[in-house]
Amino acid sequence: YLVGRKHKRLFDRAGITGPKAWPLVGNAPLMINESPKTVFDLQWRLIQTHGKNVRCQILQDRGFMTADPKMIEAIMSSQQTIQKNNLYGLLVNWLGDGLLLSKGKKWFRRRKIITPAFHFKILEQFVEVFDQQSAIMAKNLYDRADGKTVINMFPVACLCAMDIIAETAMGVKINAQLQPNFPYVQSVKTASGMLAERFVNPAQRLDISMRLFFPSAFAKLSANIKAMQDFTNNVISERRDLLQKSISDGTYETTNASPLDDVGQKRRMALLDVLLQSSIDGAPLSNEDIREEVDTFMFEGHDTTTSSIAFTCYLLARHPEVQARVFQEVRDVLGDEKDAPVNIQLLGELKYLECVIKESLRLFPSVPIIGRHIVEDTLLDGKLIPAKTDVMILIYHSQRDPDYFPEPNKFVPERFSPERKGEINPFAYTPFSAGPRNCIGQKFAMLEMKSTISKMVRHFELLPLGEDVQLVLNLILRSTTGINVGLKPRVY
Ligand code: HEM
Repeated sequence: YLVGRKHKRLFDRAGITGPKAWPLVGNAPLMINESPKTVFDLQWRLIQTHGKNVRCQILQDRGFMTADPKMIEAIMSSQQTIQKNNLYGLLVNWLGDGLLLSKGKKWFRRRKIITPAFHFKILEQFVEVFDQQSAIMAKNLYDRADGKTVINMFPVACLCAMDIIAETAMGVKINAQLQPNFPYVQSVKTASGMLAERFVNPAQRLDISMRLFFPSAFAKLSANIKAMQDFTNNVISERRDLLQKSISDGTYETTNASPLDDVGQKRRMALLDVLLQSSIDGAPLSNEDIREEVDTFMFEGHDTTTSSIAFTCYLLARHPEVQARVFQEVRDVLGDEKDAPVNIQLLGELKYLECVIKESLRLFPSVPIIGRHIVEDTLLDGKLIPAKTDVMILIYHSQRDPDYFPEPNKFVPERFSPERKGEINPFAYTPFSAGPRNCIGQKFAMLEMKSTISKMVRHFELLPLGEDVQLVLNLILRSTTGINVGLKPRVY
């Protein structure tokens, strides 16, 4: 009660208002007729009525939502507000205390040692994986590329993204695109789907309620999480043994070198190899420490890029003039041979494609909402925010705010052209978050997206077939109607 009074007093003073809260349940009744499909509209209505900061309370969780770039800047830039809120709790069973979920000193130390894993030199060698896996994606699509068949790009991009992240994070090929029934692939798909469901279903949100009311679903989820963790643990043990062997037989090379593998080719460093060679205060990371991080990469690094690749293909299909310009750039930079390999420098030259991907992430941010928990009284954008406040940062809404983006619902890649640099407020546009807790994989993601999308455009003309998207807020942004295109092989 006292916490509630303090919140009310400080929020009133800060001018942050919201819909009427009921005793005990707060604003929960507001959600009764809502669903993950309508929640974006509800948030728009609340913003229109109460402004860009909206007070809200679900049961005893008190806080506010913000789509205000000034507030977003204050939260994302501060070291004091980097703790995640309890919505992320449902990922703990899988990801443990990995980078996405950890807090305080642990997060800080982990972030410091994981950052070099995303160094240019490491990313450079991943481009080959991006290229090879997107070639498989394109090849698999030919039998449906008749100009008439509707293709939902989400599952297609998902298998490709899974292949990419498994090979780069763990150094193993799981062949998701060639054998989608491989048990590990099935477990990742099942667990990601079930976690997305838990996110939108309050009755499944807490372990205890899911165990009680959905015992078989809980058992299924737990079994799939265990299967994924066993797989990751085995890979880690094998790679650690290899590392130890190379140290004892004198063939050990450091992170930046590329030792030769059994067949005399340069062996690619996986993200986990970098972690195996890292230490905190002289002590190496344990297998469990590494497992948490590798599983975090597997989770954060496949659904997000899947969503973005699929939405970008969808937008290109529906904007032929933009697609023509992308195709021209791709031909100019990569040439006319569809399967000629790409590299990091060539991808860097695809400037217009980069604008297209950025604009696609503005309209369809893979992570539409992120959460923080404010632990102690904190001054943010001149407002004293009380301790124990949950914040939801409405990335989707701030990126469609007409005050910051004229004609906000229009797909205009030129907004991001180098000539217009400086026109976009960096805290109105945060698809990768910003500040100390931003996405560590954003350069990785951009290279992956450029590889896969350029490959699609080199092989196919994308056509506006199938139903339009119907957005739904899941763990990531998805569409209930699919993310549809048609394809026609390119002749040139
Ligand atoms: C289009 C692709 C991607 C998007 C839009 C995206 C977006 C984001 C966002 C918004 C966050 C902040 C989450 C939060 O504060 O709760 C985040 C964090 C993170 N992302 Fe990404 N991400 C993408 C791809 C990737 C990839 C490919 C990887 C790894 C290979 C990755 C690894 C991570 C990790 C480890 C964090 C946690 C960082 C920390 O808390 O220090 N992401 N990402």
